[in-house]
Amino acid sequence: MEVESLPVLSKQEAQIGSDWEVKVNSLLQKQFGYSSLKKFQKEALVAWLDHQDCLVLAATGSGKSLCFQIPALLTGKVVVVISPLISLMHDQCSKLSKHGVSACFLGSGQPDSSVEQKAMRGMYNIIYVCPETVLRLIKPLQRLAENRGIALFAIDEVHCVSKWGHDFRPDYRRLSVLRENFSANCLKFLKSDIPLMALTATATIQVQKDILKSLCMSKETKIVVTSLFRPNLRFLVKHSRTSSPASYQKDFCQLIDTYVRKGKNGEMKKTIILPELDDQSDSSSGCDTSGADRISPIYNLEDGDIDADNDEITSTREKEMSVEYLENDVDIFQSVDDWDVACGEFYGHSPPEEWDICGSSRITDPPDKLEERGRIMKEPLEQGPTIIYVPTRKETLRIAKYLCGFGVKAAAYNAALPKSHLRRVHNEFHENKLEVVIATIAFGMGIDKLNVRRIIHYGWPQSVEAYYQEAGRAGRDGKLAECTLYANLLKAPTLLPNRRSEDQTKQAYKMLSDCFRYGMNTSCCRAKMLVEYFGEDFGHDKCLMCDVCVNGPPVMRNLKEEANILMQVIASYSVWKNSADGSYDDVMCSDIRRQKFMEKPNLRMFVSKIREQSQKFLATDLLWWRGLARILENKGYIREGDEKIHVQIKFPEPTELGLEFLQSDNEQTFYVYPESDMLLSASECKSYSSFSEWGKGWADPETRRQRLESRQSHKKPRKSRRRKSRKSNPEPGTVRNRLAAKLSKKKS
Ligand SMILES: Nc1ncnc2c1ncn2[C@@H]1O[C@H](COP(=O)(O)OP(=O)(O)OP(=O)(O)O)[C@@H](O)[C@H]1O
Repeated sequence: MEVESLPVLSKQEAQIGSDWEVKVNSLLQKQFGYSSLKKFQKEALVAWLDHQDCLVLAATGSGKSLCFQIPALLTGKVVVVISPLISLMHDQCSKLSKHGVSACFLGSGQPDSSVEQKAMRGMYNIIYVCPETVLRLIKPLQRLAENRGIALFAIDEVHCVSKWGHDFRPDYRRLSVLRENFSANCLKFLKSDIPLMALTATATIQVQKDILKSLCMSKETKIVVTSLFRPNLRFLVKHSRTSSPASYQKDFCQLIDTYVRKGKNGEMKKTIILPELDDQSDSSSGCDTSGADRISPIYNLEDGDIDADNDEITSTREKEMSVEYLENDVDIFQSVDDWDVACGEFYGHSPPEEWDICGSSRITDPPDKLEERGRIMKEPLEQGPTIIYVPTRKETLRIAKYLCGFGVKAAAYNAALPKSHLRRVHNEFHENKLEVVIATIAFGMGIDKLNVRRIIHYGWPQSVEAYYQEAGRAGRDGKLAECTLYANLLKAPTLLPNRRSEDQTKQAYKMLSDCFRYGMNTSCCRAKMLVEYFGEDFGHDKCLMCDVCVNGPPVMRNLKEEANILMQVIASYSVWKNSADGSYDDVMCSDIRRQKFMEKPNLRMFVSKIREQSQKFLATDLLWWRGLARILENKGYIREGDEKIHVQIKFPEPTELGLEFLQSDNEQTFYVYPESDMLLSASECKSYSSFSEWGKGWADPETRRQRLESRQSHKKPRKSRRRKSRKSNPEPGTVRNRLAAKLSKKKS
């Protein structure tokens, strides 16, 4: 079919003059019902009008999509948007059609579909396409550029380009072909290169540089940065073992209350007596299953899976850690075809004559004035929907079953579930038929649902980037929303299995370590920590809403004596290591067992040494000293002595600064805020749920003494554990080694 004979939209070589803003505002009001552009949207459009490449870094839910949608409407040319997931492309197309804009999406399947052919003839204003497909369509796109014209290539969720980011997709990296193939040099009919617009909400400085370089964006690329601060999000961190029904009972009772006991108007709907669940028991054993008939049918779709899962729940912890479990039970990232549809088209319905100005579909620029934030803080947290993120697929099913057992309308979402089920969960969530979705990272990017009130991370996320991206699904309507991280603060998190190069492994550990530090923090405003992680100057001291701001940091303690003794032990080892005669016997090597560690003693050994040396510290535990080591590391007094990166410092070495500290006057104080593991170590016998409570306990020397004494008397005798030298040959029996063997077998 000839291009001319197609019902393509008229090619308006729009005369975009100085009155472009007037035109855009009228388009905005007519098509979208918005009163004006946001500042960053305007900046991005100005760059595009100047034929400049542009990198847009703006908060989740701030309205980045409009930056690339407007050029299509303003020029009548096509905008090609590269996007990582079918679900995300589908949602955007569906929304655009309501605004009178025609759009289609092309996944990686069905290369000869009619939608693709129509797209290449210019029948849609906007083409959403996955990276794999755009690479295949270079020639047809060049023809499209010549006929109808391409206004812009937008690369959405562009952090996927970077190996240093949290969601690396190798095909995104190949998108540099766009610059090569759509430049004025290559296509003689072009007056200037077709601009690239790259957009993300989560890119550190390192990732930003990598994006510019790997996409071959021009040297004059305009970087549009807005604050990543989301003033209506309240961030909290709570300690939980997160692995057992007993934790569910403790952690989810309030959530169950929200949906089941209190109706929309706050009246009690039914009284639920939470069953006493044994820590080791099967999660199904104690559930009130009387609500089973109210379980969303969507969940029952997975009957087979659930039964299979029940069997698995009873399996031992050891079995859970098998290689198969590790490889098959996590979603590293969602493949582009996350739904059971490969492509789709949406024709624009005419937008309503009058937009409902008070409608729920409008958000405003985030308030940065203190009074406005004060107003949000005082708002009650509305019922709204919740997303619970968990690390493993099994946990999505387990927690969904648990919540459904209490009558909550909950469903699981993970990449191993049938794609038809995923599409249904997605749709029902958007239609407010589901109250809670329990998901792996597969349910993340592009969930643009305005009224999500709670994001719960149940287990450590793999990075601060992933955490902030997922937390950003909350409160897109600007109203108060809560983002709670439940994590086991007693244990450093581990990397989920994935194939990584050596460099990527290092980077992955670094990101995990940063995330761990976020959880351990007790003194810095959480929102400040999060936005500063991305290189932004927060500009405020506090968000006034997170748990640290509300509860206040714990009481500062003078840990000069403790810091001194730890630094001394570390430094004496270092002196011995660097000395020629190797006489270190007064420090560490008093028996044969220890000699095994002489090559490189770790923090654990240093702590044992301190306990042996000093009666005063006999009752202290490694957890507490780990916290202190982290503080010393943050201050630059010690550094990791291993070539590998560890989530928590493992083989500490003193720095110059640390040695100076050791020489400092003993009278000098060393006041610090205890980190959460230190507080937790001091309150292990009592269950605390917030840092403020731990803080109170720790601050009082008498309470601390009592706790330590009681800890001593409750302490079970240590099981003698045989430790293997790090240098010893890999033993195939360990999970790590079996996994390594399996991965290397697959590679070869
Ligand atoms: N100028 C504007 N005025 C009012 N509302 C707007 C404006 N621009 C966008 N919005 C609204 O903001 C919401 C979020 O938009 P969008 O999905 O583009 O966010 P995003 O920045 O891409 O988020 P994410 O990074 O999380 O995907 C949408 O519901 C959109 O309608």
